[in-house]
Amino acid sequence: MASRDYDVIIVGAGISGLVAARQLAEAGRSVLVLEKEDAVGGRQRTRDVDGYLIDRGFQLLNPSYPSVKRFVDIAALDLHPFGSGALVRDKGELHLLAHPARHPHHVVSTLSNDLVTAADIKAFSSWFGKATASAVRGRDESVSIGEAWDRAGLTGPLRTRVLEPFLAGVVATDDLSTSSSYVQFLFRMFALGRPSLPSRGIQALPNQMAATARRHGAEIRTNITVDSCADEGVRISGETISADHVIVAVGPEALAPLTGSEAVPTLGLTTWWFRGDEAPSRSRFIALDGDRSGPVLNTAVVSNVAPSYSPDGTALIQASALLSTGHVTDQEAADHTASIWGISSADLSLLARDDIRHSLPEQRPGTVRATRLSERVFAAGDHRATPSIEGALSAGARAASDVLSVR
Ligand SMILES: Cc1cc2nc3c(=O)[nH]c(=O)nc-3n(C[C@H](O)[C@H](O)[C@H](O)COP(=O)(O)OP(=O)(O)OC[C@H]3O[C@@H](n4cnc5c(N)ncnc54)[C@H](O)[C@@H]3O)c2cc1C
Repeated sequence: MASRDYDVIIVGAGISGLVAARQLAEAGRSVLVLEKEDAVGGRQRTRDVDGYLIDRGFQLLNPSYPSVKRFVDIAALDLHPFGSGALVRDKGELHLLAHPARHPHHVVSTLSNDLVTAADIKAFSSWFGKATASAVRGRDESVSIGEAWDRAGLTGPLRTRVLEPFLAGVVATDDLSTSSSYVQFLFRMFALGRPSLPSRGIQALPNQMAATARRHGAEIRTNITVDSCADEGVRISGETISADHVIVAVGPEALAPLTGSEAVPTLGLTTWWFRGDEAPSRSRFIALDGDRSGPVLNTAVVSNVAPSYSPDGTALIQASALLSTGHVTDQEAADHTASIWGISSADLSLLARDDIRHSLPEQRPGTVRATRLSERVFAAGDHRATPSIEGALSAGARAASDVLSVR
């Protein structure tokens, strides 16, 4: 093979590309990472707005994800965990449904409301047990979560007023089309670990991964847009940088234009960040609207969980909605957020709003997307695994090991 500029070029410095860079550099390969934005992170960016830490969309890191345990220095992120469970507004009142083992003092309140029925608990356990058994056998049962819950007889308020609004915020769709196996994996992770925020914002994760990759010898260049990728390398403004292998670790919407591969359908989310002089609640739990009386799916007083997100002890309150809801005005979002917390929207002032059209790739049952695109071009990114931090990291690590195993 003729001498090339690099052993491996990685396009995209989100966490998927960064974990691949680290693995390959650690194995002694010369690695160049090219990123079109002005900093690493991709979908995981954090900015300062009036001293508040504003993540680009509401994103939580679950420290129990296997790839997080493997590739991330979790202690260095100084994680602040949310409560395990949720507050649910139901017929005008807020009820707390908490994980009984983690929050034993909330067991009575968790069981003494109309949201948790014996029939629903039995049906939920039946679905979860079956799904766990099939996952252990390594099978994707290839049904949607809607169908799986129907089959299990999970039809009551636990599903319609708690699980459905909760899940919609996690998978960015409320049509229940997501793979049951993937949802089971998510719930297993929620049972094992507590979704958390790093004290310096979600971008602390890619920042840490970039520092680790650089320490192992990877070169990372920002503000460079790659125009196309092929077996001989990447093209940028008419020039080719050559490499033995290319890993395309771009987001789901960017892969097809760069490589000519099949387009990946994506789902969008909107997040609003409000400031309040006082917190509407001292709770560290996420709040859902079981009544589904407006566009907001979930809201949390983020500064109760991670006080470092606020500069001065005032409250930072997040609210998220599906982009597919159609255009939601800031006032509608504020009104609905305030009604979930039982306060006036006059107490909320808008700091920031992010409409993120390509938040997550769709994850329908049986989804398998190719990871080797041609002889020397491999794909990484969450869309090659699952729409999550776990998926992005595992896809990046897999692309690196695929490259290392090529003779
Ligand atoms: C609103 C929102 C909420 C989320 N919530 C959670 C959550 O709670 N928990 C969870 O686990 N996950 C969550 N996620 C998902 C998680 O953020 C992603 O799965 C993960 O960040 C994807 O990483 P990636 O490296 O695969 O892709 P990306 O982060 O998209 O990185 C791709 C990179 O490629 C770059 N790029 C694209 N085209 C080019 C080009 N031509 N040249 C050079 N560079 C290019 C991009 O600029 C980008 O930096 C959420 C995502 C969003 C948006």
